[in-house]
Amino acid sequence: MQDFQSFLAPAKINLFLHITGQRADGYHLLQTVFCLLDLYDTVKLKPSTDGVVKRVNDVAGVPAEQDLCVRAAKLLQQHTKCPLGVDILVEKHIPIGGGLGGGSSDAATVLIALNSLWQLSLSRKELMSLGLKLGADVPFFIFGNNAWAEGIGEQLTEINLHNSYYVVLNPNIHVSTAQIFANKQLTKNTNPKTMSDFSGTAKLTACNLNAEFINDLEKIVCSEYPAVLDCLNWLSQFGDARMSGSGASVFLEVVDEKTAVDICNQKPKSVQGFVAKGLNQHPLINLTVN
Ligand SMILES: C[C@@](CO)(OP(=O)(O)O)[C@H](O)COP(=O)(O)OP(=O)(O)OC[C@H]1O[C@@H](n2ccc(N)nc2=O)[C@H](O)[C@@H]1O
Ligand SMILES: Nc1ncnc2c1ncn2[C@@H]1O[C@H](COP(=O)(O)OP(=O)(O)O)[C@@H](O)[C@H]1O
Repeated sequence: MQDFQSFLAPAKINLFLHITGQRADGYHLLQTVFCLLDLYDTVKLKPSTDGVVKRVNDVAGVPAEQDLCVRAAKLLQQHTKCPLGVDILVEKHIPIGGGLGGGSSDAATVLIALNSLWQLSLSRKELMSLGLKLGADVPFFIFGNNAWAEGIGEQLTEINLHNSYYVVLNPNIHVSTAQIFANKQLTKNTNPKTMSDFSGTAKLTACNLNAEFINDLEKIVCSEYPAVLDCLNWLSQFGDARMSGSGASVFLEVVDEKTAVDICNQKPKSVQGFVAKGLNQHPLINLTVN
């Protein structure tokens, strides 16, 4: 049998996040723009003939049976009745629980890569609907392009973004998405907008953000996690800083790498920080077909 093959799983940020309602099953309706970043986890896969899905390394804070990589491989195996197994090795670089979609992206990468390695020939659409069973963010990472998203994040339209740089800070804490969505103070009635409302400003400037499109979860996360507020306040001295997803990461968009590095070099020592560039496309986009 062949050796391990490596596949990239990129991070994302949410350029804004509006909560516009709630479904009968409790899931929240939202509008967001997902932007892929050149910060990656690496997922290494080695197909096996014994039918066993096995993670072969330890990932701090993520037991193997709860790992979205393992759950994605098992789901694909059940769905297709594939008799093959796989050894999985995950190298984490995306902060866990950071609102950067690391777990969802790992799962998407496993679905895309195993579809190819196990020669299953599922379409991108089929992989996206399987992915949705694992998490609301997973279909986006299979979609392949930056996207305007609606529904619970699964209704996706390609959006063109400037190739900006981002300073991303994470106060080394893990925010639970479920806990933030369950907060009674959360407003769920932001008026729905259109993609062209959002893109209007971006077309006129070199910036991807729009002042009227904010993150509705930001206030709640900042009140429950003062460390996120501190990060946001620190980064705001340089411009329009935002929180990504349900936190804990915050980001600032800048036009060039030097400015981003200069700001990042000044960050408080207690927080994790990095500079990332926005990607146009997912690195595995050519492994899936419509
Ligand atoms: C908020 C967002 C924005 O991109 O991202 P993150 O900050 O988590 O990365 C996503 O919508 C998160 O997607 P994902 O992380 O896949 O969430 P899931 O595992 O599906 O959901 C975790 C829990 O959050 C709540 N949830 C999630 C999504 C949604 N639209 N409404 C919800 O109410 C549900 O209670 C659910 O059980
Ligand atoms: N491969 C994985 N990488 C990161 N987190 C994972 C993974 N598998 C399962 N999880 C779980 O998913 C949750 C959310 O993690 P993550 O996707 O990193 O954050 P977020 O949803 O905030 O973007 C964590 O509680 C973590 O335990």
